[in-house]
Amino acid sequence: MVSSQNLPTRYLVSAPGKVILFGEHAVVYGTSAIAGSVNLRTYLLIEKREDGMLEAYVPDIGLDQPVKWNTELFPYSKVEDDKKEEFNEELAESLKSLAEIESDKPATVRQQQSVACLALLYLFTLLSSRFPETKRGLTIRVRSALPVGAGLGSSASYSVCLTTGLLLNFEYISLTPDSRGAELIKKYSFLAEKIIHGNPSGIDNAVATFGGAVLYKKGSMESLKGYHENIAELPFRPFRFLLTNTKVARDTKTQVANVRIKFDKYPEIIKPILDAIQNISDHFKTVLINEDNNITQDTILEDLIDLNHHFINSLGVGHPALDKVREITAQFELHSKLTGAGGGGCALTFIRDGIPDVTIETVKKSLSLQGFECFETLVGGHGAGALVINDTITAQEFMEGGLEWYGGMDSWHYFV
Ligand SMILES: Nc1ncnc2c1ncn2[C@@H]1O[C@H](COP(=O)(O)OP(=O)(O)OP(=O)(O)O)[C@@H](O)[C@H]1O
Ligand SMILES: C[C@@](O)(CCO)CC(=O)[O-]
Ligand SMILES: [Mg+2]
Repeated sequence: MVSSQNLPTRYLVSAPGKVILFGEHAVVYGTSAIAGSVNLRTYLLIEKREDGMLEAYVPDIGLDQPVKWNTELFPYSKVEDDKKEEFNEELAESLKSLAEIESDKPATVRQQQSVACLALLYLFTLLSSRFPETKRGLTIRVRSALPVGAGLGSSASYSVCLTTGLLLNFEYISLTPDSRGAELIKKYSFLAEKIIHGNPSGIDNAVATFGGAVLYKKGSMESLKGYHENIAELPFRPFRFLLTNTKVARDTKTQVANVRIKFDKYPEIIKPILDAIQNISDHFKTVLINEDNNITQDTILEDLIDLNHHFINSLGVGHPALDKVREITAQFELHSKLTGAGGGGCALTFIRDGIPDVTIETVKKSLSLQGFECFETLVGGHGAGALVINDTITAQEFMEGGLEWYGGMDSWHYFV
């Protein structure tokens, strides 16, 4: 038996998904949005290998078999050491053919898989370029509890896991308490989000890295705190939300691009809508800080949810399935809005204080009769975390072990 001391370090990494309360899409144009982490996470196991190959297991996007690359083939000469934190279009372009997945799956599925592989290859080449060939071999395994492409930041959660795992493996960061780690994870995971989204605002990967609840504006982020291990850290109290996955597939890149077309065509009409959405985020923050009556806060939150939903619908990112969620929840005097990129995906329903559990159960039943999937969520938990795992868990156990189990392990190091 090999002693764990002789084994290279293996890291288990994890990052949450996110929910946007207010300001999706508008945030791409520089306005503020409010978002928080959700208690559904992605997990990544990263281990070194000696044959110089990079192997990835990513079953949650329908890749039944692992994908494997010879790391000698990557274009390290395209990496510019002093510009690593900027997006390198040429590097991404030159990795595209290597990332291409060929299978008999539909083209849209292969596209999603290829883009996930491209994000991995991009970060890998960028972060391993200064290491000798013999040190580059790696196996990564990814499992996620997040629905993919449903507005809950699965891409950001995946990007943050990849980034954290690679930064740890190539020793850019360590599991010691310092704020540099989180900043680096946020910066590099943004590059992976650029590959997946095209033009991300950065809100999703910021939340997946930092956790909690935030007021985010391109280039700046203000913590509204959150609560960890159920201990409330005001002002962001533990609001309850119901998330409904309409299961209508869409991808964020297309939704963001469609809003851009509208904006370019009718700037004088769209701009005031974006300004109004900015005011919603600002108003929420003011109420959160200044209004200590929970009932008043809840009523205003409901108004803002309705307003935000209608504004965002007018940008063309609604869907009849999302309207259905609003219609059903309204029968119980609950307020819902689309969350994330829209066009399908998830709706967010606010459960104000005092709503009886039996009502929530009835709402859930009505929604599931439509073929939707509902789950309650806590908003504002931990961001990216990691731990050294050595021989305490086998790769097979990781792939099959049940996702809650990872969440239950102690000694996680969080970067914030
Ligand atoms: N578990 C995962 N493993 C590998 N790749 C993933 C995983 N989850 C998401 N991805 C990548 O992210 C893509 C989905 O990203 P997309 O931004 O369209 O949706 P989302 O992040 O779930 O929603 P939103 O951005 O609106 O919050 C997938 O097609 C895939 O490329
Ligand atoms: C639609 C959008 O605002 C949120 C996606 O979760 C896009 C972005 O901010 O990158
Ligand atoms: Mg995304």
